[in-house]
Amino acid sequence: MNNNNSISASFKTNPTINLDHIIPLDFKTVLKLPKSHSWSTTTTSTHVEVDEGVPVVDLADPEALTLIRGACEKWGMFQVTNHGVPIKLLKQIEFQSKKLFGLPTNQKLLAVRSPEECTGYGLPRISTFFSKLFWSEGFSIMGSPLHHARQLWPNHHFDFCNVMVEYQKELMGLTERILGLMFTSLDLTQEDVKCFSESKNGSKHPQALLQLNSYPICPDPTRAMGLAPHTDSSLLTLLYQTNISGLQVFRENVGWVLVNPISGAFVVNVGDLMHIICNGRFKTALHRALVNQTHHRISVAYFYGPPKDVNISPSIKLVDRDHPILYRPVTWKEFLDSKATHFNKALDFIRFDV
Ligand SMILES: C=C1C[C@]23C[C@H]1CC[C@H]2[C@@]12CCC[C@@](C)(C(=O)O1)[C@H]2[C@@H]3C(=O)O
Ligand SMILES: O=C(O)CCC(=O)C(=O)O
Ligand SMILES: [Fe+2]
Repeated sequence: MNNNNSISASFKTNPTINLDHIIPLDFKTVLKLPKSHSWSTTTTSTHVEVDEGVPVVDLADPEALTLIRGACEKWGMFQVTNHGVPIKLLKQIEFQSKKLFGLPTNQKLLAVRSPEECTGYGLPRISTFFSKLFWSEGFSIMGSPLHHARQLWPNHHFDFCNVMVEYQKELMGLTERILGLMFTSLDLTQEDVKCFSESKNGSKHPQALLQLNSYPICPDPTRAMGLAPHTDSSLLTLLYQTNISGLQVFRENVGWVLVNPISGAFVVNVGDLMHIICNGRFKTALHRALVNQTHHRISVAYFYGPPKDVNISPSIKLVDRDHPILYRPVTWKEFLDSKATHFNKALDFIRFDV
């Protein structure tokens, strides 16, 4: 399903050549961290303690707009509570994810992602940029996961599929609501933000990817990397990180800051495309995930992006003498292609010299 979209098109253009960067380790069978997964301790060195962490925004708070704007300018990240997504659905997605990652490795490999496809079981795509491998495994979904789910459970995939579809529906609604708040906080209207007003007719649908992440218990967390530092290539990402910590966000002149798990909350990441639309006003959050020795950690990331062929560019309302235009227009497909080549430097390649 859904082959005609920016995300799958970008995987077709940029297939993963080396299968070592798709097929995860059989984590359960290793007692010692292998050399292939052993990072230098300077790259995995732990977080700093800070007085004030990532802001938490109660969506029912009358001050929500101001808090969101402040958080996006300072951190490129905040957490939301009172968001209306039923706790039951969060518990269900956690349960289904654990069920999937708890399968024996040879069975999970029945649903492995093909080199030129974006969905299925395997290592996250950014793995190709690193010589050391991640201590994690993922499962990527767009819309219905039926094709891969029936390979895992020929007769018992219904609950899994229903939860995944229901979750994406809920998260699309919440993401659009939060995007609206973020734009309003900058005095931008629907008309000011083209990618929004064009999105509801015909083929002009927003596109999204659901990523289930699993970080198995690790024999030596001080040398392991769950997911290396990156910014998300989305407009916005909503992350449910369950109750086990591991997510960290980077602050200039401060260092890596732990994002405290809050029961039932979502972490909202400003993605690269949002940073472009805001002409740099909102930061794109540089973040990573570390692992631990006692708990298997699950997280669920929902990456939301614009419809196919929509050009993303800085809103002219945010361009003036003091704020020269920073980026040239790009479609999501062009940007994902650029990320597949230039990774964390992709924004520099569309930036005007100022
Ligand atoms: C819609 C997206 C978002 C992508 C690219 C494209 C499809 C695959 C996504 C992820 C999912 C896992 C983390 C990440 C960092 C990765 O390696 O693959 C994400 C990446 C990005 O945010 O760049
Ligand atoms: O597991 C986490 O907390 C982070 C996941 C993440 O950054 C991603 O999937 O892009
Ligand atoms: Fe991320």
